[in-house]
Amino acid sequence: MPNTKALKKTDKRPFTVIIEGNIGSGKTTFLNHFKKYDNVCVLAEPVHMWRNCAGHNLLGLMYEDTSRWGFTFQSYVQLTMLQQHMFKTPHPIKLMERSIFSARYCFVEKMFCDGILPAPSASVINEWFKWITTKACPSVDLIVYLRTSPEVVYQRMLKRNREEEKLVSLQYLREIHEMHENWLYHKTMFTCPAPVIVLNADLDKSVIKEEYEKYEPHILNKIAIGVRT
Ligand SMILES: Nc1ncnc2c1ncn2[C@@H]1O[C@H](COP(=O)(O)OP(=O)(O)OP(=O)(O)O)[C@@H](O)[C@H]1O
Ligand SMILES: Nc1nc(=O)c2ncn([C@H]3C[C@H](O)[C@@H](CO)O3)c2[nH]1
Repeated sequence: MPNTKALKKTDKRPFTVIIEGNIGSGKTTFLNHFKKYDNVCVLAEPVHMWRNCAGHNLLGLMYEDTSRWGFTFQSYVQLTMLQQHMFKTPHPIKLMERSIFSARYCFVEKMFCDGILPAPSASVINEWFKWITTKACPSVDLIVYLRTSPEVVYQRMLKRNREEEKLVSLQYLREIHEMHENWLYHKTMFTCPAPVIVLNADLDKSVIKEEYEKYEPHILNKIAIGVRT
């Protein structure tokens, strides 16, 4: 007879929160705020994997020539985000920087709409996405949308000065912003896999801690959505 007690323990999925937002919106900074809680598993975006896939910098290749490398990059993003979604943790709370959903609904969708990702390539990514999200991907419980202005994140991105992002324009950030707005704020495109909390992430570092703390009870699963503390 299997030890059902152990099975029950491992079967319990953590309360899973995905942190979404434009480039430079402060997702990493937000996640760092929650590292002080020892019952929280924090998963940063696997950028290091995208920069070194068997020695290839897929992130750099994608920005240099999106038509040539867009499909390759998005395929790997989808795999690495699936790995993050399936990552098992004993902690009751799991915070993830971005998700398989924003990869598909914001970035892949934009590449396809811009005619950069050909329809056959977009279809293959989408077939994987549909199978993964119905058969393999554990569900998420809450989305935190770090809502920013493109002009604000553009300055932050320049200041952070990531090599591969030297080719990223303010116009691109405006378009990626609109993809996030349509998905998470206006909710006119695609479905949201969980309730959305919107934070004003334009606030400067010196004061944004209060904005984080306003929603800590929701993010730490101490209070249900729709209840303001
Ligand atoms: N509220 C803020 N006020 C001012 N600067 C900020 C704020 N939040 C983050 N920054 C700065 O902006 C840059 C980007 O922040 P961060 O890396 O947290 O964003 P991100 O959303 O994780 O970015 P990416 O999606 O590109 O990984 C960093 O240099 C960070 O110090
Ligand atoms: N094209 C594309 N598709 C994605 O799914 C995706 N996810 C993140 N990024 C880019 C944004 C930052 O430069 C950098 C770190 O977030 O990686 C992506 N770019």
